[in-house]
Amino acid sequence: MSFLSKLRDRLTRSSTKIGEGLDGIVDAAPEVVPQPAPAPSPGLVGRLFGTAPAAPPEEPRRALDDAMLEELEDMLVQADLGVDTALRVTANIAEGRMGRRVSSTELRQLLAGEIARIMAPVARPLPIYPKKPQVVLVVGVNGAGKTTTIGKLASQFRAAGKSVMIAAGDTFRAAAVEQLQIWGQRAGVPVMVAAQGSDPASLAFDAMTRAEAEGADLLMIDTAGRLQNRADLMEELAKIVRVIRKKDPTAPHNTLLVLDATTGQNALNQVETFRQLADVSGLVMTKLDGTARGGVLVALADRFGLPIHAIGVGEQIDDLDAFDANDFARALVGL
Ligand SMILES: Nc1nc2c(ncn2[C@@H]2O[C@H](COP(=O)(O)OP(=O)(O)OP(=O)(O)O)[C@@H](O)[C@H]2O)c(=O)[nH]1
Repeated sequence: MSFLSKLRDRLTRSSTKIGEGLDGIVDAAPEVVPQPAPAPSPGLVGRLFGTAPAAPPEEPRRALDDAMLEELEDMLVQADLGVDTALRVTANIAEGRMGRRVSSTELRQLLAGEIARIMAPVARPLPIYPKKPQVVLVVGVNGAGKTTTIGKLASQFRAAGKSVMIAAGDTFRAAAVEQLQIWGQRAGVPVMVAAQGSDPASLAFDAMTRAEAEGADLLMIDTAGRLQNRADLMEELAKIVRVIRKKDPTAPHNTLLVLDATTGQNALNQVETFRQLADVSGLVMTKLDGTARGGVLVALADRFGLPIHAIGVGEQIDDLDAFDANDFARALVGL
């Protein structure tokens, strides 16, 4: 199954919410009466046998007015686009169209167009640099999908002919390390681990040394998502960065923040927080399959303008792919 088909299939919780919302808005119009399409003039077969096929009824329409725009705005807020983005999208849809009678399908198309416009500038694959090893630091709260994302990216880069190495920098959680080892085995990628509770910065340094010695193209470093407090987490991330810069002053070349779509608006707070902790260079959003809150990705794009490198729609290796603004926008509204 292509990623686009998967995206359409698995974004249904979000797209159903939006689609039903739009249908409800159009149907709510007092004057809406579905018009039967005019009877077609019977063709030869119809004339001979009296069975001309009936045309499908025309879609209900509603005149675009302030009340309708308000409903649209509310619906978009409910769909996790956030107030600011919902306002902007609604205003753009209204422009030059007030009073025009629109159908739910037309609204979907207009909405997809606006969403794609917001997201196109941030749809950028993970940049690959000639630098060896390119160091990718992966940050995010526990459970966001960091481990899984590293596994999926590692196996995709591996399949593309790159040599990849992983450092299991969440040394606090044995389960996270084990999970990375499983992904590493599946992807045929070495995973460097350290004793439980040992210093992740020292593991990162060792991993840099080995990646340099072996001429690896990419080194992906997992990090812990939760420490006692924010200052601890900041100190730990800063230390990892300091240490790898001893080996390469330009590293890390990417700092990926992994976000879980099911957290909805909370993802916005996570971006704020992690931008203070680390020099976040791009986002990956996971678990778009399990939630009706996929609209949050639009809010993220609109608010922060950070590149969205990839999105995840399931737990399998090929359930993560580069982010495409148009595909996402159309899938999100159910087109
Ligand atoms: N449905 C779905 N599940 C996902 C996706 N990405 C990750 N998961 C699942 O989410 C759970 C957490 O993912 P992890 O990769 O372990 O998350 P983490 O951020 O590394 O978290 P810790 O290992 O707890 O630090 C796992 O059960 C994954 O299989 C996705 O795109 N869709």
